[in-house]
Amino acid sequence: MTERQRIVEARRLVVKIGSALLTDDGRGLSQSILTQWVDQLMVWKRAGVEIVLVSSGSVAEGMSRLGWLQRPEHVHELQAAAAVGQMGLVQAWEAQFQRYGSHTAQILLTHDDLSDRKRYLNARSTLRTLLPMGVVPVVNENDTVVTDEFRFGDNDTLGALVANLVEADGLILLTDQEGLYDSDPRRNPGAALIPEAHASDERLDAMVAGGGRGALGSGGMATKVRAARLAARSGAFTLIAGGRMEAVLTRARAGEPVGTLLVPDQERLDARKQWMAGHLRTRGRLVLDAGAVRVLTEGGRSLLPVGVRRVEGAFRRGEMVSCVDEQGREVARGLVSYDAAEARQLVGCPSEQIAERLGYLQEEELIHRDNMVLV
Ligand SMILES: Nc1ncnc2c1ncn2[C@@H]1O[C@H](COP(=O)(O)OP(=O)(O)O)[C@@H](O)[C@H]1O
Ligand SMILES: N[C@@H](CCC(=O)OP(=O)(O)O)C(=O)O
Repeated sequence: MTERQRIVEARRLVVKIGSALLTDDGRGLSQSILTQWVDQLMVWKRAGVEIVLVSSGSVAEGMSRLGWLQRPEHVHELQAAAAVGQMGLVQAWEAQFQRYGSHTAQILLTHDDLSDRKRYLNARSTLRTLLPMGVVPVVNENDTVVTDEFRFGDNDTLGALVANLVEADGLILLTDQEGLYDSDPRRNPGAALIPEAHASDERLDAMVAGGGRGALGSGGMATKVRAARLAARSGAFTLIAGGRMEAVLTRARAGEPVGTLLVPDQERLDARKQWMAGHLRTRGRLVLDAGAVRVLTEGGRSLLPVGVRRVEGAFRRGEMVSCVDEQGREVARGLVSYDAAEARQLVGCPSEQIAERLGYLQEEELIHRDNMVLV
């Protein structure tokens, strides 16, 4: 099977459309452009493909509706613009899908929603209930309630986490360039398009490093490559393609080599481990000695207190912490069995002495391997 066949055969897709595309470079929602996408998406839908849309553009559309020419700097103004613009987005999508008698559903998510296990499971079951009903969920970040510190910030990441959530076959990122180039084409007119790569290929990092982004977009290509790696954790491919290219979705579905296809090449993680890997926020760090790093990365074993040299941060039992080597490189993350104060007491402690040191024994492992994911 050629890699492009993945797109032809996909049964469930997450399609993310960037701000510049949706709002006609900030001039406002372009009904004619939306019409073209919905026409193409409906062909897929009628062929039995389930679709989740991740629609950016609430800030850009809100600015256009409010007559603001400059993107505001203050968070509360951005939030206000997003709240105004989101009305436009949902109206426009619903009206477009209504032409075909299909419904849409608004899903606004925050990072906190996906890092809290219960809320994550609720979001997952809502989406999984909507899809077989033929409804098209339209997802965006819930800008009203997010703080700067804990936001996805870019919808590429949100798209990837949604692809994990619904176990999509693929993530399609539609943007203002025709795909990923070997350097930023805005700055380097001689840049060449990469037709296909493994999502994990480290050479991609250099191609997007220092690259810019559009005036309306938030992530540039770096967040798209990162999103492809996140999506790969649930086995999903990522296609980065030009939303201005005529019939781009139809052509991709026909197996034509449009855009950049980033294929997963790692083992698919089970759903719970994907949830862990998708956490953008950790509560603390455990600094490991070289032996502990080796047994974790090579042996897939649990983390015992004896291999921990230092504990940083304030966390409670059950929260997500990052495991780093002595140079500060993250090797794993996982749900910790002890809170930070207890973990500090256990630094370097052999498992058989835990009860003696703490006065009780909760678990022998500081992080059990079932609660850990390598990064
Ligand atoms: N290697 C690269 N290949 C293609 N585009 C790149 C690259 N590096 C940076 N970019 C920039 O990323 C921009 C797209 O990102 P962004 O503006 O965030 O779009 P979106 O709103 O679609 O998410 C392009 O317009 C381009 O200038
Ligand atoms: N929630 C914001 C997301 C902005 C965003 O990620 O934009 P983009 O980089 O164009 O996908 C909005 O809708 O404006």
